[in-house]
Amino acid sequence: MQNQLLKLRGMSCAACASTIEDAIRSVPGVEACSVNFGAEQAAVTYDPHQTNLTHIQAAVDDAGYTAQPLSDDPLTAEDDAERRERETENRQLTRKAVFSLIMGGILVIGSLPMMLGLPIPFIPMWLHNPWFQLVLTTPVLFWAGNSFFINAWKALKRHSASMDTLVAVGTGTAFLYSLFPTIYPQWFIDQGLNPDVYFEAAAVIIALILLGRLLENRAKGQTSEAIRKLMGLQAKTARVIREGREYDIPIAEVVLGDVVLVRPGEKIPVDGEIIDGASTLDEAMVTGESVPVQKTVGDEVIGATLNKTGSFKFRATRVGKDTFLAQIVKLVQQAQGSKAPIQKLADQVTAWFVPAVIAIAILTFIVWYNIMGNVTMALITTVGVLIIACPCALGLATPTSIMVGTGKGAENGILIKGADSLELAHNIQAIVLDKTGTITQGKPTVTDYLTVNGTATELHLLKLAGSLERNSEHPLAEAVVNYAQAQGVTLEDPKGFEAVAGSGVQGTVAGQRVQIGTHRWMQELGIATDRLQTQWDQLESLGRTVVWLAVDGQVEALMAIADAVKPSSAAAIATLQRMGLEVVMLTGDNRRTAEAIAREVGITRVFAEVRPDQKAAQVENLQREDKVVAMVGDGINDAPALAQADVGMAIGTGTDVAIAASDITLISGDLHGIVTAIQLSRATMANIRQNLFFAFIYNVAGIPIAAGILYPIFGWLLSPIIAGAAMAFSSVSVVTNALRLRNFRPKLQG
Ligand SMILES: Nc1ncnc2c1ncn2[C@@H]1O[C@H](COP(=O)(O)OP(=O)(O)OP(=O)(O)O)[C@@H](O)[C@H]1O
Ligand SMILES: [Cu+]
Ligand SMILES: [Mg+2]
Repeated sequence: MQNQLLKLRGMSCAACASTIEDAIRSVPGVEACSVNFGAEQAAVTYDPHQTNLTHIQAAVDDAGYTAQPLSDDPLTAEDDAERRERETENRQLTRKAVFSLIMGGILVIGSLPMMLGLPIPFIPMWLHNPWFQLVLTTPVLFWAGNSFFINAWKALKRHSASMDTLVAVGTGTAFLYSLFPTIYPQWFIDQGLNPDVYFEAAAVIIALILLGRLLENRAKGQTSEAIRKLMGLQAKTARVIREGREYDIPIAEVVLGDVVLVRPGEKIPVDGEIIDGASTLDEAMVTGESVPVQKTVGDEVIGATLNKTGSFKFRATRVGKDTFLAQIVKLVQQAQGSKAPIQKLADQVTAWFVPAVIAIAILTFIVWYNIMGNVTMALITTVGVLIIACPCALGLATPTSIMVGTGKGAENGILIKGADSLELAHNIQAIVLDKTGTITQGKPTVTDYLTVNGTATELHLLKLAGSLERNSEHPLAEAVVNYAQAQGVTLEDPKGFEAVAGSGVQGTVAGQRVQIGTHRWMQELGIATDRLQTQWDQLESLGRTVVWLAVDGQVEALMAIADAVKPSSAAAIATLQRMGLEVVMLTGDNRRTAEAIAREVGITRVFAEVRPDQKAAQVENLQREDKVVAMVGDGINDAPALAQADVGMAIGTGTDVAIAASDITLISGDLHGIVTAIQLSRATMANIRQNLFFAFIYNVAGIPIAAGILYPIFGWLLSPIIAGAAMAFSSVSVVTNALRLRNFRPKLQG
């Protein structure tokens, strides 16, 4: 299966989005497709053996739109040609909108005397001449508004209808109807009717919708501001050292392995590892972590972050589309193009909306014509219904908020993989936190080393332990190896190494059978542990993790390993609890140690001694308590639990496996990121609900009023012009409201 993002052109409303979705889905070999109207993107999953991009593009073409694959390297995705094209489009739209607003204005002034039924001085009568009005209106409809007619025609050929259909039918009806009194006024007079024309209504509706679209485009441009900001973070050039000489080159030319020189105050051009020098770096722009970090030889540096104090050289380890920044941009792009579940509802509504509206419009005409016997009124109401019913705002309601929301997340160091996780996160009720590496720093060190038989064999035992642990990738193993090496022990390669998940490791070193692991495991192996019992009790209640060393079936020593709690953990957990969430700790470590750490950070519910393969089951148990569960973890053993949880959040400093299995990545290790993610989700959902309200209210309230339901009671009739204004501004109000999300600031005190 292959995933591909496509940039779409030619969409005018959410109905277009579902047309394109259907078109792409009907291509054999396409597994899934989701079109985002706000982002003008399609996310397609297809089987490359059965179909290819050309087929998919052809299907989009046939439907009357165009699709271009989004470049693989997100940092160059929008090239100059595309930007120029968009600018030309915008200029053209501005010209058309301004032209039709001027014409519409003249037409309205001209028809004021007639509308008000009294002559107004200074308004010459020839302005009201139907032939003159016809001359002004024609270019507005068929030049400025031509896209409505073209798109309506395309839709008709596909036997479908879109927002353009409504506009085209509405304004076209007003225009055609007005032609008759213009050409044969006498016929109307003979029938005892006024030869009224409605050219101004047609022109003003087009003008207002174009104006609305112009404002909407402006605002929509700002919803992707976050991506532009991220891309703008990138440095332009890099100073590399090749064959002993320094060259300033564009960063696109930096290759893997290049040695890059960075001076104080400069941006890091690409990702890499420091090979010489040290400095303090400000990584806030990428990780959201505001405290500058010290880095020295061997440490990783991230492209686009800022070097503050020292000079250093680093070797480029990731360039171009592989850099951390490029990955972030790509993720955000994908998330912005994805569809929130709540949008599906809006889509379903839109799908049957247009046909339903046309039916209501026809009904309105029939009722008015038959009951009131008045063609003019029947016409006004019908056009009004067609125009106000346009569901364009409905299609914008969720995507615009999602775009701003995910972008805002990235700015705060929170990467959201899809709109669905952003939506789900707002009802999280329980949060499961992994202990090691999530609540704690994940950099364990050996604090105590106690042997059964005193100091004589101390170093020999340490050699056995260190040699065995050298083959394990467990964080605890690293602590043991570091400790052994710090004592000057030389390590060997173990034989028959085996890791027992959740228990420990075993193997043969220097001909001796060595086992290191938990107390429980020692008991399972039938190895007596009573010699170090009291020390063990004491160390574990201090929150240290105790591992036992057995040689040839005899306990010889134990090591206490401490992993400091992250300075921000307690405060973040307190905030989560204040927000009404249940916070639970999940760990493979023993109960006493886990509870000591839990006390330190204020957690009361602890799942300890959970084997790696049971972590997901524990999350499932919580879900069975009817809770929406988020899991936060960093390790490989957390991946199944992250996938099981309703929302999986990976710590960005953790393993790639965990990040891949999660829905949200907290780039910095700080648990406050969870608070921010939930607050952002809540803010985004509130924003979406307001948007849906704005979008629906225009349609739901507007249609009956336009149909003349209030006429028998109050004598109110909605002028088609007002209908046009209402529909144009419903979109504008929705997008403007979505932009308010840009003011989102995390409140870390809850
Ligand atoms: N390589 C190892 N060396 C020593 N002890 C180990 C090793 N691997 C596992 N253990 C023991 O098994 C226990 C459980 O390990 P597991 O990986 O399931 O959880 P953890 O990493 O301690 O905690 P968390 O679930 O919070 O990440 C450890 O606490 C440790 O006592
Ligand atoms: Cu519309
Ligand atoms: Mg772990």
